[in-house]
Amino acid sequence: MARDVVGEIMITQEQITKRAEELGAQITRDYEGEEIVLIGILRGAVLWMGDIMKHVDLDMTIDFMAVSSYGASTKSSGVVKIVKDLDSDIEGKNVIIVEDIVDSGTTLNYLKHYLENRNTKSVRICTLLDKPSGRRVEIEVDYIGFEVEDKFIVGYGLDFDQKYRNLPYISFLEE
Ligand SMILES: O=P(O)(O)OC[C@H]1O[C@H](OP(=O)(O)OP(=O)(O)O)[C@H](O)[C@@H]1O
Ligand code: HPA
Repeated sequence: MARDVVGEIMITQEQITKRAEELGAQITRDYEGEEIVLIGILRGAVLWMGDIMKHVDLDMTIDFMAVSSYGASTKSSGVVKIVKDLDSDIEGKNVIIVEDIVDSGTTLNYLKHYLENRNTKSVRICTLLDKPSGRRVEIEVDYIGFEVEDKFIVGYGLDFDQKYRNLPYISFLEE
């Protein structure tokens, strides 16, 4: 089997840090006087969640879900599996889902409905990356770090077959 080859750096750690500051400040303004729950989606959002939460100056709590639909492939299986559900009760709460990437939109579409069905006050989405060229399901994304082109992205939490999550920048797999 050919070795995976990681391309050049597309987005640096410094750019991500700066963008997290901007979006954290925007979230702080948008929810002034309200409480929020940030829900990080494991495993991909682990670094981005840490960046965003540092810059939200509100009464807030955090929780995590783990979902999976890609396995060892660069194509979504189309079936979203909940691997770990929430530990806390989110009824009546303002929820922000924190994700690493919106690609086909399947995962976020599923998760947004899933969380709205728990009688939340509001559900919004904050993603590090948006890949509009991959979209198969329409989904409104409220806070976007960066838009990326039609490549399979790795690094800063994003994996291929569970590898490359530790790269401290955003890159892509060469075809
Ligand atoms: O818009 P979509 O096409 O649904 O793709 C986005 C989802 O795919 C990845 O998750 P994955 O299933 O690979 O799990 P992971 O977070 O553990 O890497 C990513 O973290 C998003 O959750
Ligand atoms: O481009 C991607 N890279 C890693 N994981 C992903 N999950 C959906 N799209 C991607």
